[in-house]
Amino acid sequence: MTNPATPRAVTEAAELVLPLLPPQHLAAAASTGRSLRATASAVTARRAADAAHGLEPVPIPFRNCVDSKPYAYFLYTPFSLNRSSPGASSYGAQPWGGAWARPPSPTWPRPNLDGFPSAVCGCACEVGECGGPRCACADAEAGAAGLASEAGMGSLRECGDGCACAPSCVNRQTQHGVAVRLRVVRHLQKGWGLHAAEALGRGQFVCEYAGEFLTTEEARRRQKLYDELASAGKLSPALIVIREHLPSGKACLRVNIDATEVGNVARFINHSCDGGNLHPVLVRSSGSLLPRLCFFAAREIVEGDELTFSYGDARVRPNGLPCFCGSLQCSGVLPSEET
Ligand SMILES: C[S@@+](CC[C@H](N)C(=O)[O-])C[C@H]1O[C@@H](n2cnc3c(N)ncnc32)[C@H](O)[C@@H]1O
Repeated sequence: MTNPATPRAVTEAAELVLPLLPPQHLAAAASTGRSLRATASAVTARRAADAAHGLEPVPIPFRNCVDSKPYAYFLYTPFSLNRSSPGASSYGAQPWGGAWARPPSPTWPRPNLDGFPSAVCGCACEVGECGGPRCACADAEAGAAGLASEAGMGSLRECGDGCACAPSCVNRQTQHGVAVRLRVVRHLQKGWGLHAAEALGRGQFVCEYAGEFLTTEEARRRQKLYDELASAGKLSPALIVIREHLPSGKACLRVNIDATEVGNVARFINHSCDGGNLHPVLVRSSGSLLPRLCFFAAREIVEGDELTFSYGDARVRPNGLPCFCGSLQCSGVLPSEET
Protein backbone atom coordinates (compact mmCIF):
# COMPACT_ATOMS: atom_id res chain seq x y z
CA MET A 1 0.00 0.00 0.00
CA THR A 2 1.32 3.45 -0.85
CA ASN A 3 1.34 6.28 1.67
CA PRO A 4 -1.10 8.93 0.37
CA ALA A 5 0.60 11.69 2.39
CA THR A 6 3.18 12.53 -0.27
CA PRO A 7 4.52 16.10 -0.25
CA ARG A 8 2.34 16.85 -3.26
CA ALA A 9 -0.79 15.48 -1.57
CA VAL A 10 0.01 17.55 1.54
CA THR A 11 0.36 20.71 -0.56
CA GLU A 12 -2.89 20.01 -2.40
CA ALA A 13 -4.74 19.44 0.86
CA ALA A 14 -3.18 22.60 2.32
CA GLU A 15 -4.35 24.62 -0.70
CA LEU A 16 -7.90 23.52 0.11
CA VAL A 17 -7.82 23.90 3.88
CA LEU A 18 -5.63 26.95 4.61
CA PRO A 19 -7.89 29.47 2.81
CA LEU A 20 -10.61 28.56 5.35
CA LEU A 21 -8.47 29.53 8.36
CA PRO A 22 -8.46 32.82 10.26
CA PRO A 23 -5.01 34.50 10.53
CA GLN A 24 -4.00 33.02 13.91
CA HIS A 25 -4.70 29.44 12.74
CA LEU A 26 -3.00 30.16 9.43
CA ALA A 27 0.10 31.29 11.34
CA ALA A 28 -0.05 28.15 13.50
CA ALA A 29 -0.24 25.97 10.38
CA ALA A 30 2.68 27.87 8.83
CA SER A 31 4.84 27.16 11.87
CA THR A 32 4.55 23.39 11.41
CA GLY A 33 6.85 23.03 8.40
CA ARG A 34 8.29 24.37 5.19
CA SER A 35 5.60 23.26 2.74
CA LEU A 36 2.72 24.61 4.84
CA ARG A 37 4.69 27.83 5.38
CA ALA A 38 4.94 28.36 1.62
CA THR A 39 1.22 27.73 1.10
CA ALA A 40 0.29 29.98 4.05
CA SER A 41 2.38 32.86 2.67
CA ALA A 42 0.74 32.47 -0.74
CA VAL A 43 -2.71 32.59 0.94
CA THR A 44 -1.66 35.71 2.89
CA ALA A 45 -0.41 37.44 -0.29
CA ARG A 46 -3.67 36.68 -2.15
CA ARG A 47 -5.75 37.94 0.79
CA ALA A 48 -3.75 41.19 0.89
CA ALA A 49 -4.40 41.62 -2.83
CA ASP A 50 -8.18 41.66 -2.47
CA ALA A 51 -10.21 42.73 0.56
CA ALA A 52 -13.34 41.81 -1.42
CA HIS A 53 -12.45 38.09 -1.49
CA GLY A 54 -13.01 38.10 -5.27
CA LEU A 55 -16.68 38.90 -4.78
CA GLU A 56 -16.74 42.41 -6.29
CA PRO A 57 -16.29 43.27 -9.97
CA VAL A 58 -12.75 44.59 -9.30
CA PRO A 59 -10.21 43.62 -6.59
CA ILE A 60 -9.69 46.01 -3.64
CA PRO A 61 -6.11 45.64 -2.34
CA PHE A 62 -4.77 46.36 1.15
CA ARG A 63 -1.81 48.71 1.48
CA ASN A 64 0.14 48.98 4.74
CA CYS A 65 3.21 51.19 5.21
CA VAL A 66 2.60 51.58 8.94
CA ASP A 67 2.94 48.18 10.62
CA SER A 68 3.20 44.49 9.75
CA LYS A 69 -0.52 43.62 9.37
CA PRO A 70 -1.01 42.39 5.79
CA TYR A 71 -4.83 42.48 5.84
CA ALA A 72 -7.93 42.69 8.05
CA TYR A 73 -9.82 39.43 8.51
CA PHE A 74 -13.60 39.37 8.13
CA LEU A 75 -16.19 37.47 6.11
CA TYR A 76 -17.22 39.20 2.93
CA THR A 77 -20.73 39.80 1.69
CA PRO A 78 -21.42 42.18 -1.21
CA PHE A 79 -25.08 42.50 -0.09
CA SER A 80 -26.72 42.82 3.31
CA LEU A 81 -28.02 39.59 4.78
CA ASN A 82 -30.84 39.03 7.16
CA ARG A 83 -29.94 36.30 9.61
CA SER A 84 -32.55 33.93 8.22
CA SER A 85 -31.74 34.55 4.54
CA PRO A 86 -30.34 31.68 2.49
CA GLY A 87 -26.56 31.96 2.52
CA ALA A 88 -26.37 33.63 5.93
CA SER A 89 -25.73 30.32 7.69
CA SER A 90 -22.88 29.41 5.33
CA TYR A 91 -20.87 32.37 6.62
CA GLY A 92 -19.22 30.31 9.38
CA ALA A 93 -16.22 29.57 7.14
CA GLN A 94 -15.53 31.34 3.88
CA PRO A 95 -12.49 30.41 1.81
CA TRP A 96 -10.28 33.43 1.12
CA GLY A 97 -6.94 33.49 -0.65
CA GLY A 98 -7.15 30.12 -2.41
CA ALA A 99 -5.09 29.32 -5.51
CA TRP A 100 -8.10 29.08 -7.83
CA ALA A 101 -8.57 32.07 -10.12
CA ARG A 102 -11.58 33.75 -8.50
CA PRO A 103 -14.62 32.35 -6.71
CA PRO A 104 -17.82 32.55 -8.74
CA SER A 105 -18.88 36.19 -8.76
CA PRO A 106 -22.36 37.08 -7.64
CA THR A 107 -24.82 37.82 -10.40
CA TRP A 108 -25.12 41.58 -10.80
CA PRO A 109 -27.60 42.94 -10.04
CA ARG A 110 -28.84 40.17 -7.82
CA PRO A 111 -32.51 39.54 -7.16
CA ASN A 112 -33.83 39.90 -3.60
CA LEU A 113 -31.78 43.02 -2.85
CA ASP A 114 -32.38 43.24 0.89
CA GLY A 115 -32.46 39.51 1.61
CA PHE A 116 -36.18 39.59 2.44
CA PRO A 117 -38.92 38.15 0.21
CA SER A 118 -39.78 40.83 -2.31
CA ALA A 119 -43.18 42.31 -3.03
CA VAL A 120 -44.68 42.46 -6.48
CA CYS A 121 -44.66 46.15 -7.20
CA GLY A 122 -42.57 48.12 -9.64
CA CYS A 123 -42.56 49.67 -13.06
CA ALA A 124 -43.56 48.19 -16.39
CA CYS A 125 -41.47 50.54 -18.53
CA GLU A 126 -40.50 49.95 -22.13
CA VAL A 127 -36.75 49.53 -22.70
CA GLY A 128 -34.93 52.81 -22.02
CA GLU A 129 -37.82 54.52 -20.21
CA CYS A 130 -36.74 53.65 -16.66
CA GLY A 131 -35.83 56.58 -14.44
CA GLY A 132 -37.67 58.96 -16.77
CA PRO A 133 -40.81 60.91 -15.96
CA ARG A 134 -43.13 58.01 -16.84
CA CYS A 135 -41.26 55.44 -14.73
CA ALA A 136 -43.12 54.49 -11.54
CA CYS A 137 -39.74 54.08 -9.79
CA ALA A 138 -38.35 57.50 -10.71
CA ASP A 139 -37.76 59.89 -7.84
CA ALA A 140 -38.87 63.31 -8.91
CA GLU A 141 -37.59 64.93 -5.72
CA ALA A 142 -34.12 63.45 -5.59
CA GLY A 143 -31.53 65.19 -7.76
CA ALA A 144 -28.77 63.36 -9.60
CA ALA A 145 -27.80 60.38 -7.46
CA GLY A 146 -29.95 61.62 -4.61
CA LEU A 147 -27.61 64.55 -4.07
CA ALA A 148 -30.26 67.23 -4.18
CA SER A 149 -29.55 68.10 -0.59
CA GLU A 150 -25.85 68.23 0.30
CA ALA A 151 -26.32 67.92 4.03
CA GLY A 152 -27.61 64.85 5.89
CA MET A 153 -28.89 61.68 4.32
CA GLY A 154 -30.07 61.73 0.70
CA SER A 155 -32.72 59.47 -0.78
CA LEU A 156 -33.06 57.73 -4.10
CA ARG A 157 -35.53 55.31 -5.69
CA GLU A 158 -34.38 52.58 -8.03
CA CYS A 159 -35.96 49.81 -10.03
CA GLY A 160 -35.88 46.46 -8.27
CA ASP A 161 -37.26 42.95 -8.00
CA GLY A 162 -40.80 44.07 -8.68
CA CYS A 163 -39.92 45.69 -12.03
CA ALA A 164 -40.09 44.22 -15.49
CA CYS A 165 -36.89 45.95 -16.67
CA ALA A 166 -33.60 44.18 -17.40
CA PRO A 167 -30.61 44.08 -15.02
CA SER A 168 -28.89 46.57 -17.34
CA CYS A 169 -31.59 49.20 -16.60
CA VAL A 170 -30.04 52.64 -15.99
CA ASN A 171 -32.09 53.07 -12.83
CA ARG A 172 -30.16 50.35 -10.96
CA GLN A 173 -26.86 52.16 -10.48
CA THR A 174 -26.25 50.87 -6.93
CA GLN A 175 -26.94 47.23 -7.79
CA HIS A 176 -23.75 46.29 -9.63
CA GLY A 177 -21.33 46.03 -6.70
CA VAL A 178 -18.17 48.11 -6.26
CA ALA A 179 -17.14 49.08 -9.77
CA VAL A 180 -14.74 51.94 -8.90
CA ARG A 181 -11.08 51.38 -8.00
CA LEU A 182 -10.53 51.49 -4.24
CA ARG A 183 -7.84 50.40 -1.80
CA VAL A 184 -7.76 49.77 1.96
CA VAL A 185 -4.93 51.72 3.57
CA ARG A 186 -3.48 51.37 7.08
CA HIS A 187 -3.31 54.52 9.25
CA LEU A 188 -1.23 54.90 12.36
CA GLN A 189 -4.11 56.07 14.58
CA LYS A 190 -7.32 55.15 12.75
CA GLY A 191 -6.55 51.56 11.74
CA TRP A 192 -7.62 50.68 8.19
CA GLY A 193 -9.34 53.26 5.97
CA LEU A 194 -10.92 53.17 2.52
CA HIS A 195 -9.21 55.25 -0.19
CA ALA A 196 -9.95 56.12 -3.82
CA ALA A 197 -7.52 54.40 -6.19
CA GLU A 198 -8.81 56.49 -9.12
CA ALA A 199 -10.41 59.91 -9.56
CA LEU A 200 -14.15 59.93 -8.78
CA GLY A 201 -16.67 62.43 -10.13
CA ARG A 202 -19.18 64.20 -7.92
CA GLY A 203 -22.30 62.05 -7.62
CA GLN A 204 -20.53 58.83 -8.64
CA PHE A 205 -21.71 55.70 -6.83
CA VAL A 206 -18.98 54.25 -4.61
CA CYS A 207 -20.39 51.40 -2.53
CA GLU A 208 -23.25 50.12 -0.42
CA TYR A 209 -22.87 49.58 3.34
CA ALA A 210 -23.43 45.81 3.45
CA GLY A 211 -23.50 43.60 6.51
CA GLU A 212 -26.01 41.77 8.68
CA PHE A 213 -29.43 43.33 9.22
CA LEU A 214 -30.11 43.10 12.95
CA THR A 215 -33.15 43.54 15.15
CA THR A 216 -32.82 46.50 17.50
CA GLU A 217 -32.57 44.11 20.45
CA GLU A 218 -29.63 42.27 18.86
CA ALA A 219 -28.02 45.56 17.79
CA ARG A 220 -28.13 46.82 21.40
CA ARG A 221 -26.66 43.58 22.71
CA ARG A 222 -23.78 43.65 20.21
CA GLN A 223 -23.15 47.40 20.62
CA LYS A 224 -22.62 46.95 24.37
CA LEU A 225 -20.08 44.21 23.73
CA TYR A 226 -18.37 46.16 20.93
CA ASP A 227 -18.10 49.30 23.09
CA GLU A 228 -16.25 47.34 25.76
CA LEU A 229 -13.89 45.73 23.24
CA ALA A 230 -13.32 49.03 21.38
CA SER A 231 -12.48 50.88 24.64
CA ALA A 232 -9.85 48.22 25.32
CA GLY A 233 -8.49 48.71 21.76
CA LYS A 234 -9.42 45.13 20.83
CA LEU A 235 -11.96 45.80 18.07
CA SER A 236 -12.95 48.30 15.38
CA PRO A 237 -16.74 47.95 15.38
CA ALA A 238 -18.73 48.60 12.22
CA LEU A 239 -22.32 48.56 13.45
CA ILE A 240 -24.36 51.37 11.94
CA VAL A 241 -27.84 52.49 12.98
CA ILE A 242 -29.87 54.37 10.38
CA ARG A 243 -32.85 56.37 11.57
CA GLU A 244 -35.26 57.87 9.11
CA HIS A 245 -37.30 60.69 10.54
CA LEU A 246 -40.75 62.00 9.82
CA PRO A 247 -40.98 65.76 9.22
CA SER A 248 -42.28 65.94 12.81
CA GLY A 249 -38.81 64.83 13.96
CA LYS A 250 -40.00 61.53 15.46
CA ALA A 251 -38.09 58.45 14.31
CA CYS A 252 -40.22 56.32 12.00
CA LEU A 253 -37.82 53.72 10.64
CA ARG A 254 -34.70 52.22 12.17
CA VAL A 255 -32.34 49.91 10.29
CA ASN A 256 -29.36 48.28 12.02
CA ILE A 257 -26.53 46.95 9.84
CA ASP A 258 -23.54 45.21 11.40
CA ALA A 259 -20.49 44.82 9.13
CA THR A 260 -18.09 43.95 11.96
CA GLU A 261 -17.80 40.20 11.27
CA VAL A 262 -19.64 39.91 7.96
CA GLY A 263 -19.61 42.93 5.68
CA ASN A 264 -18.22 44.60 2.60
CA VAL A 265 -15.51 47.25 2.07
CA ALA A 266 -17.73 50.02 3.48
CA ARG A 267 -16.76 48.64 6.91
CA PHE A 268 -13.40 50.42 6.42
CA ILE A 269 -14.84 53.92 5.96
CA ASN A 270 -13.60 56.17 8.76
CA HIS A 271 -15.35 59.17 10.33
CA SER A 272 -14.65 62.81 9.57
CA CYS A 273 -16.03 65.66 11.71
CA ASP A 274 -16.34 67.89 8.60
CA GLY A 275 -18.83 65.48 7.00
CA GLY A 276 -16.21 63.89 4.74
CA ASN A 277 -16.35 63.45 0.99
CA LEU A 278 -19.01 60.74 0.80
CA HIS A 279 -22.72 61.41 0.77
CA PRO A 280 -24.85 58.72 2.45
CA VAL A 281 -28.04 58.02 0.52
CA LEU A 282 -30.94 55.73 1.47
CA VAL A 283 -31.81 53.79 -1.67
CA ARG A 284 -35.23 52.20 -2.02
CA SER A 285 -35.66 49.61 -4.72
CA SER A 286 -39.16 48.75 -5.88
CA GLY A 287 -40.27 45.50 -4.31
CA SER A 288 -37.72 45.60 -1.44
CA LEU A 289 -38.82 45.86 2.16
CA LEU A 290 -35.83 47.77 3.53
CA PRO A 291 -33.85 50.70 2.14
CA ARG A 292 -30.11 50.21 1.58
CA LEU A 293 -27.45 52.67 2.71
CA CYS A 294 -25.29 53.67 -0.25
CA PHE A 295 -22.38 56.10 -0.57
CA PHE A 296 -21.84 58.53 -3.44
CA ALA A 297 -18.96 60.95 -3.99
CA ALA A 298 -20.11 64.25 -2.48
CA ARG A 299 -17.56 66.18 -4.57
CA GLU A 300 -14.71 65.57 -7.00
CA ILE A 301 -12.28 63.12 -5.39
CA VAL A 302 -8.70 62.63 -6.53
CA GLU A 303 -6.79 59.35 -6.56
CA GLY A 304 -5.35 58.61 -3.13
CA ASP A 305 -7.92 60.59 -1.13
CA GLU A 306 -9.31 58.86 1.92
CA LEU A 307 -13.09 58.33 1.69
CA THR A 308 -14.93 59.44 4.82
CA PHE A 309 -18.35 60.46 6.08
CA SER A 310 -19.74 61.72 9.37
CA TYR A 311 -20.78 58.99 11.82
CA GLY A 312 -23.18 61.52 13.45
CA ASP A 313 -23.28 64.54 15.71
CA ALA A 314 -24.10 62.97 19.10
CA ARG A 315 -21.34 62.18 21.58
CA VAL A 316 -23.09 60.54 24.53
CA ARG A 317 -20.32 58.25 25.78
CA PRO A 318 -18.53 59.89 28.76
CA ASN A 319 -15.12 58.56 27.75
CA GLY A 320 -15.50 58.66 23.98
CA LEU A 321 -12.80 57.29 21.70
CA PRO A 322 -10.38 59.91 20.34
CA CYS A 323 -10.99 61.19 16.81
CA PHE A 324 -8.04 61.59 14.46
CA CYS A 325 -9.93 62.81 11.39
CA GLY A 326 -7.57 65.79 11.13
CA SER A 327 -10.25 68.17 9.82
CA LEU A 328 -10.41 71.80 10.99
CA GLN A 329 -13.79 71.01 12.58
CA CYS A 330 -12.47 67.98 14.51
CA SER A 331 -14.09 67.79 17.94
CA GLY A 332 -11.40 65.39 19.18
CA VAL A 333 -13.93 62.67 20.07
CA LEU A 334 -15.64 60.09 17.84
CA PRO A 335 -19.44 60.28 17.70
CA SER A 336 -21.35 57.86 19.92
CA GLU A 337 -25.04 57.48 20.65
CA GLU A 338 -27.50 55.35 22.59
CA THR A 339 -28.48 52.39 20.48
C1 LIG B 1 -16.33 51.31 10.73
S1 LIG B 1 -14.78 51.12 11.47
C2 LIG B 1 -13.73 51.89 10.30
C3 LIG B 1 -12.56 51.00 9.93
C4 LIG B 1 -11.53 50.83 11.00
N1 LIG B 1 -10.62 51.96 11.01
C5 LIG B 1 -10.77 49.52 10.90
O1 LIG B 1 -9.54 49.50 11.06
O2 LIG B 1 -11.40 48.49 10.66
C6 LIG B 1 -14.95 52.29 12.79
C7 LIG B 1 -13.76 52.33 13.71
O3 LIG B 1 -12.64 52.93 13.04
C8 LIG B 1 -11.96 53.80 13.91
N2 LIG B 1 -12.12 55.18 13.41
C9 LIG B 1 -12.98 55.61 12.46
N3 LIG B 1 -12.85 56.92 12.23
C10 LIG B 1 -11.89 57.36 13.08
C11 LIG B 1 -11.33 58.63 13.33
N4 LIG B 1 -11.71 59.73 12.69
N5 LIG B 1 -10.37 58.71 14.29
C12 LIG B 1 -9.98 57.60 14.97
N6 LIG B 1 -10.47 56.37 14.76
C13 LIG B 1 -11.42 56.25 13.82
C14 LIG B 1 -12.60 53.65 15.27
O4 LIG B 1 -11.93 52.60 15.93
C15 LIG B 1 -14.00 53.20 14.93
O5 LIG B 1 -14.61 52.49 15.98
